[in-house]
Amino acid sequence: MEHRTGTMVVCLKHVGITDWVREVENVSLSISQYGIVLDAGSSHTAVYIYEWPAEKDNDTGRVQQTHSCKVQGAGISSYSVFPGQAGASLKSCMKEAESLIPLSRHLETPLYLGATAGMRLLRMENQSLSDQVLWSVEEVLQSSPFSYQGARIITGQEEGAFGWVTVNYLSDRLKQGSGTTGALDLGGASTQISFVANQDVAEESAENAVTFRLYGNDYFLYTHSFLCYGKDQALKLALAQQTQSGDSSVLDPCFHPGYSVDRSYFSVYSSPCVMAGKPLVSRDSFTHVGAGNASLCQEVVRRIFNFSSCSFSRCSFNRVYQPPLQGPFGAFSAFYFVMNFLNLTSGSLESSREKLERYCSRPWTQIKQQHPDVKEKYLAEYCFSGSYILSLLTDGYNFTSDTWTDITFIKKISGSDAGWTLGYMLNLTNMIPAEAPDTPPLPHAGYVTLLFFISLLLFFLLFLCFRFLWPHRNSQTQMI
Ligand SMILES: O=P(O)(O)OP(=O)(O)OP(=O)(O)OC[C@H]1O[C@@H](n2cnc3c(O)ncnc32)[C@H](O)[C@@H]1O
Ligand SMILES: [Ca+2]
Repeated sequence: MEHRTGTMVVCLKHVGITDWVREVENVSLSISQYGIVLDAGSSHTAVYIYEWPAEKDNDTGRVQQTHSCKVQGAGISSYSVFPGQAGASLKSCMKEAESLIPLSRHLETPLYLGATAGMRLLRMENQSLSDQVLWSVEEVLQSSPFSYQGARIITGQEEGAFGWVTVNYLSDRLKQGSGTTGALDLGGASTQISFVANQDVAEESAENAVTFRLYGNDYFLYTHSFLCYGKDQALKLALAQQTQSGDSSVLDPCFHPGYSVDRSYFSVYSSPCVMAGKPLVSRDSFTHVGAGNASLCQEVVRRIFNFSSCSFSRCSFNRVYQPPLQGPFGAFSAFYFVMNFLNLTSGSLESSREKLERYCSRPWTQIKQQHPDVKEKYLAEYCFSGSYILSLLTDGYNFTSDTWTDITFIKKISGSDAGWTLGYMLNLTNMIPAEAPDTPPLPHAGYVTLLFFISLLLFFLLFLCFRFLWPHRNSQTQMI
């Protein structure tokens, strides 16, 4: 981010020719451009700053995430009670962005906010509240010095497709036109699967088809976003299944033995994802007791998916079309957080099941003692989350023991977070051209060097002219 300093160095230093050429190069490269995207997720909001060299914004892999800021507190959809306060929650991360991006670049830095499944659910429940939350964040973002481009609830299709663009852009696969990687994103309230499939997708289920033309290559993408199948909503679905009898306590195999917490029925049944009504009992809460059994947990989890019918040639679950999987896949967000914590990012499907079985059966007190620094909510839920991930990937998406190793659990690629935000910005700023850019015969540095030597040659020619004309005039004077 040090722009002007490059120029100063050129002026003050006594440099050799190659050093000089390098400095000129550095100056032109150090003029960066910036973009900001706010990911307003169901569980939290994150602000991402991207940076790229001003002159080379069309090159694959040139845009990089240089900073991220986690907004304090829960996601913007949680402000439905006081919608006006949603915007204020963003202020400190926005101030941080102001201090990190050079002042001279503020006005031309595009700023976007995209909200995902939490806001989709709030809009389903109460459109007016979701509008008020968006207005509140809009007000704060509009008053920032950046070039505000809008705050909106993005569609599940965009979330899936731009996650795919991000992963393939960062791994440099788009420009090379080589094989691509599928993208698996697990959030708090929804989950996305996207991969290149053949063109039949559009014929069989148009709503799952996205086409991109990037760098001269056509990509036919299958994408689907399952609202309510992020890990927080999936837990509510699983708890609703287990509390239907209305008993005062529930013995849950997805939580550790010794775990016991009172929960309100409201916390489970108030979600628009939970269709079943609260059991007809007078009590308001139940005791959630852990039993620690991963294979039984998988059975509980399996029941939140509907495999009963499929009107297409093949389905994943809930009557959603899914063509045959085509790997490899990058799995990020909660897929990574959970599998990384459980040490399940490598190894076979069978070994992952065995490890999870052992982990879930361990007493809750022992788990807490061993991980005093981990947030208790996350810690309590890793057994459920791991079981849910295994079930979603195998029962849901149809990964098998053979295809399990096609999945790589990732957080970042070359320093940038995997997620939909980078792909979203690249698309809105038209940074990935549809056609492959003409490759210049010389690289940028080549032109600078050429220019330098042409100037040198001109200077030399001028010098020669002077040299030969001057004595000639002198001799004429002498003759007179
Ligand atoms: O995409 P949506 O569904 O809107 O949700 P989100 O964007 O807020 O979701 P994230 O990927 O940020 O997080 C996914 C879930 O993982 C949880 N989570 C975040 N960090 C975690 C960690 O270190 N360990 C376990 N869970 C974590 C988080 O609370 C969510 O429930
Ligand atoms: Ca997300």
